[in-house]
Amino acid sequence: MTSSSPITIMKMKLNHCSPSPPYTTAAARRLLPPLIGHHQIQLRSSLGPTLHNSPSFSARAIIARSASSSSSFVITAAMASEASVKVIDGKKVAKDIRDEINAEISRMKDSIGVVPGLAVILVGERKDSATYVRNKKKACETVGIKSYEVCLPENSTEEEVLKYISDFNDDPMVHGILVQLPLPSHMDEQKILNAVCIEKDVDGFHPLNIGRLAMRGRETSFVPCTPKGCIELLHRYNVEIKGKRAVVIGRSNIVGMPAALLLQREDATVSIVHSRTRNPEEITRQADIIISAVGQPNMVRGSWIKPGAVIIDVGINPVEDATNPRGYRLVGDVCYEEACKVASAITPVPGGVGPMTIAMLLSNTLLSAKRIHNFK
Ligand SMILES: NC(=O)C1=CN([C@@H]2O[C@H](COP(=O)(O)OP(=O)(O)OC[C@H]3O[C@@H](n4cnc5c(N)ncnc54)[C@H](OP(=O)(O)O)[C@@H]3O)[C@@H](O)[C@H]2O)C=CC1
Ligand SMILES: Nc1nc(=O)c2c([nH]1)NC[C@@H]1CN(c3ccc(C(=O)N[C@@H](CCC(=O)O)C(=O)O)cc3)C=[N+]21
Repeated sequence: MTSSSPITIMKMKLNHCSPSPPYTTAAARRLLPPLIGHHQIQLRSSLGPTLHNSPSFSARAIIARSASSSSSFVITAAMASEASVKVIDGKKVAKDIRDEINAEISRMKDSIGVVPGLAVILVGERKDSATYVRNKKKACETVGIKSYEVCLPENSTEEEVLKYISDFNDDPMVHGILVQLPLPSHMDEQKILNAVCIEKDVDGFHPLNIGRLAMRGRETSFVPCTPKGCIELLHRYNVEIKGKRAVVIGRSNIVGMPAALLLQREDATVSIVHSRTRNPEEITRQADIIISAVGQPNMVRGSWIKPGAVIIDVGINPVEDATNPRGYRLVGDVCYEEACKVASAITPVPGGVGPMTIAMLLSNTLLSAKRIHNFK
């Protein structure tokens, strides 16, 4: 988790990524109409042999050359087009999920009279954290989850936070507890996250819940919301994960590491790129699926992407923008303009993974209430 606020990390003035490598535009110009229907994404480059052998596809196949290697990938024309890139609409999917949750909550309320409750603990005055908490509260209201909020000053003690957690652990109206991160630096994050009882750990940050995720044959308890949202997007857009090469950039406890575990559970072959990785570009270029959770604006350039890859951009990076009333705008870790010319599908920032994180939090809270009350 980055510890600085969006305002303080606005060092870079980036209006767009710098010019893309020539191979992308050249390939993109000679394009045929899209082959991919709504919510239907095929990973392109891995389709090579199939496309060669298939008469219906061969006429539409073109060869695109990777930027820095001489190996060529067979891709469909549609797949190399900026116009044909599928924008994975996290905002829309999150809305659909909220509607589903809303219906389930009404069913539960009508049948056993239980309303799920989510407690959120916010310590300190970070603007971005306050915004996230406000958004979570709003989202709870839209689906019928009762939210309980505690806002503590920056100089609160660990004991005060632990006392609130303990009270929420014992409160039968509360089914989920979330401690907004990052916590002030004088607090022991591990100690605080460990205090949330695992039955109410809707963030999925308790070591026991992470442990279950990591072990084969174990059922998961609560899956961390952001990685769960990434996988849900891949599922809802029919992206095949099994047998594919995936690269996760970033290995944080809350995003990168659990995202890699989840992809592996889905039978992808997973590589993890982090700040000490040599040749991140080369490794990333092998991936059919890229999940990037780094916190570096526009780090992943077009040349890092295998033609046809599917990109899930978790990064949320504020960059200075005088034309925006807020003075800044949000961009991802992936250079969107370049990526659109190479990838088959991509999540935008904003409007991609962010809304899904909140939807998954609501989903985990409903799941918790159902488990606690044994409601099927
Ligand atoms: N959309 C959403 O819902 C959410 C978005 N986010 C966003 O996702 C991003 C990542 O968040 P989070 O995981 O909490 O961040 P962290 O700072 O905890 O982790 C960043 C990870 O990126 C790696 N990294 C840093 N620099 C590089 C580099 N140059 N090359 C390769 N890897 C690098 C780090 O490596 P190392 O381990 O070696 O230090 C680390 O593993 C942020 O932009 C954050 O705002 C976060 C949560 C939810
Ligand atoms: N205990 C804990 N759990 C978290 O899940 C958690 C956390 N702490 N600390 C901070 C990060 C970050 N995070 C986001 C959630 C939603 C958006 C989101 O909805 N973003 C909008 C944009 C919002 C805007 O415009 O400001 C979007 O991407 O479309 C972003 C980031 C959850 N986190």
